Amino acid sequence: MAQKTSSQRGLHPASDRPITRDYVCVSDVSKTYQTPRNETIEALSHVSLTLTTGEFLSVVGPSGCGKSTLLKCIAGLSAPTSGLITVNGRPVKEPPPKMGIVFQRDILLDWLNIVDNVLLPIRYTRGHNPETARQSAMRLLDTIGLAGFEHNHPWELSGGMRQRVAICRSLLLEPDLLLMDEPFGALDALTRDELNLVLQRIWLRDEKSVLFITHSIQEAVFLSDRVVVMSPGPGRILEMLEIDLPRPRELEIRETPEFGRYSSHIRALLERHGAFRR
Ligand SMILES: Nc1ncnc2c1ncn2[C@@H]1O[C@H](COP(=O)(O)OP(=O)(O)OP(=O)(O)O)[C@@H](O)[C@H]1O
Repeated sequence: MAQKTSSQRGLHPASDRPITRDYVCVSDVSKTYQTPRNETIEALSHVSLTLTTGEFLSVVGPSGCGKSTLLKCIAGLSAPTSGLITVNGRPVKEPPPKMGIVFQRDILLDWLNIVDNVLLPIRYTRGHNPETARQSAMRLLDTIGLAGFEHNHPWELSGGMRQRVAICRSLLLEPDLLLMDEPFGALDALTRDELNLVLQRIWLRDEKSVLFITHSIQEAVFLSDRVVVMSPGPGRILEMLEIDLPRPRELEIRETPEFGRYSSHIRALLERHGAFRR
């Protein structure tokens, strides 16, 4: 782990592309919620991090440590109590342009077929040619392994297929930034593995900046250039770990000693900070 990493050489870890600049900057962000019963909940405490252009960054931490809160603040869906977030150099005051988002629940509309679910974003944004958008949607469905399902309805699809549709929808408007909040958390282990590979393939092809929230240490290490480890709430950053494993990664990489060392390091760190209460 001591050897010189890609980013220390000024190159993108996945493809040895030059690193350009930070796409997302979170500076000293804290967030406190006030509940209707007038309770104060401190969700985030002085969090600072950067997501470099084209980087895959995962955030891992125990339940309730503020991971979703952090993502919502970056997405412009919730305002920090203090601190500053910029996306592509601009302070976030509303959902930034060129952003896609995927949640744990796929949020597909049952009364629309699959291709129309993928096309939903163009109903709410201007300036898109419907025919070109439909062609993009069909191409995305094909890329993600759902060609032939475009006229089905969500209830006819498995959980993994539904989540693929949600990913296509998030990619329709060609975002530069993809925010993913536990997107595979509700899936069985085999489907999750498969979608990890799909996501890696899309990311390597499209060079998007990805912020990925997960409970799974293994998933975080497998997918990421860097892993942010958060403390139990109020969430603070315990460590930012660079994952210098070759790409593209096959699932078997999880059996290697290097992979095991990263996973054990993160688990031990979380354990030391009381993330696994017995
Ligand atoms: N809208 C809200 N109002 C009040 N408290 C909230 C609100 N949203 C989140 N919280 C609280 O903030 C803390 C952090 O929640 P958050 O959902 O960000 O954590 P998380 O790490 O994403 O959790 P999980 O992994 O279980 O999804 C929790 O204590 C939660 O109860």
